[in-house]
Amino acid sequence: MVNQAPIPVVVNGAAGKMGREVVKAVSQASDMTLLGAVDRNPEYNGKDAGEVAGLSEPLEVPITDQLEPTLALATQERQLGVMVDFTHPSSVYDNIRAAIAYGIRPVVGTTGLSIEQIQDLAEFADKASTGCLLIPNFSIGMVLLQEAAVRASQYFDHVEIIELHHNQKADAPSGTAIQTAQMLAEMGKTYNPPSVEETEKLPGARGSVADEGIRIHSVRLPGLIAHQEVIFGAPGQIYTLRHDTSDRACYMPGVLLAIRKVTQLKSLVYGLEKLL
Ligand SMILES: NC(=O)C1=CN([C@@H]2O[C@H](COP(=O)(O)OP(=O)(O)OC[C@H]3O[C@@H](n4cnc5c(N)ncnc54)[C@H](OP(=O)(O)O)[C@@H]3O)[C@@H](O)[C@H]2O)C=CC1
Ligand SMILES: O=C(O)C1=N[C@H](C(=O)O)C[C@H](O)C1
Repeated sequence: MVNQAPIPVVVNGAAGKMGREVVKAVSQASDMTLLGAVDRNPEYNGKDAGEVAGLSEPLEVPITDQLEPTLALATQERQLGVMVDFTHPSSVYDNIRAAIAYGIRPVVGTTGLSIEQIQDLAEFADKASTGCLLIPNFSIGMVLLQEAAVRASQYFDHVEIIELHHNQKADAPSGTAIQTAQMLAEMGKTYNPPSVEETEKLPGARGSVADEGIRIHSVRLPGLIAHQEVIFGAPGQIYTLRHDTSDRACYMPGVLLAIRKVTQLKSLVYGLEKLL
């Protein structure tokens, strides 16, 4: 049997809340090797990625703020590499383009990409025949919630989404809420037909209106991690679906699955549910 070389992985945003978890998970996966760790935060420049992630032993991978040289390094490996990105909505588009240009497959958790940017990235990945995964939520619980919501939408015409996150989150609504609304909108109906003429006494009181009349409300508070409710209403009944995260480790099985799967793809795929 031929020994498969471990998948070389570059973690971008390695010093962040998610990046640290990914550094731990990748370094503990026997079929992966942490090849590079990138983060723009100057506080961590030159520090060992493993120590920053809280591992007891150093990984001998210093954090650098130079993405492109790190991607170039990954191209020199026996097996082509993967870049996992948990950075910021303002930089994720350029990071993905850079990775694809180097032939490195992006696995992206960073949210905040516009529909136009996603379409453009899909074309770019297609032309380069490079796998690219955009995953708004890596937790299995959220995939199950979304499945249940799609099923419920066959029977309910009224639905609102509430997403609740820690107050360090840069984008609103969350990528997960946007994806959930898209899935419900794809069911081919318009939700929330008005029953009275409404006046918002304070702008935004009724939340934002996503596709097909679905409303999304965003809550930001210290003490929260990531939570989402999808609430369906009909005369005489309320059906509530809720997902809560209490530890970012919940995303890691999904991240590792995505790293393995992206090496077999030649185009862009959006959503963890497509990998299961
Ligand atoms: N798909 C999913 O399942 C999940 C997605 N997310 C998403 O992941 C993203 C990151 O979240 P989180 O880890 O909580 O955020 P953090 O702010 O904790 O971490 C982001 C890290 O990336 C760094 N960074 C920002 N921009 C760049 C850049 N251009 N190049 C290199 N490093 C950069 C930040 O540095 P600095 O501190 O200097 O800004 C920080 O160290 C968010 O978009 C969030 O919504 C989060 C959880 C789950
Ligand atoms: O910023 C976060 O924390 C999260 N972001 C993702 C999103 O915007 O949906 C996924 C999860 O909700 C955590």
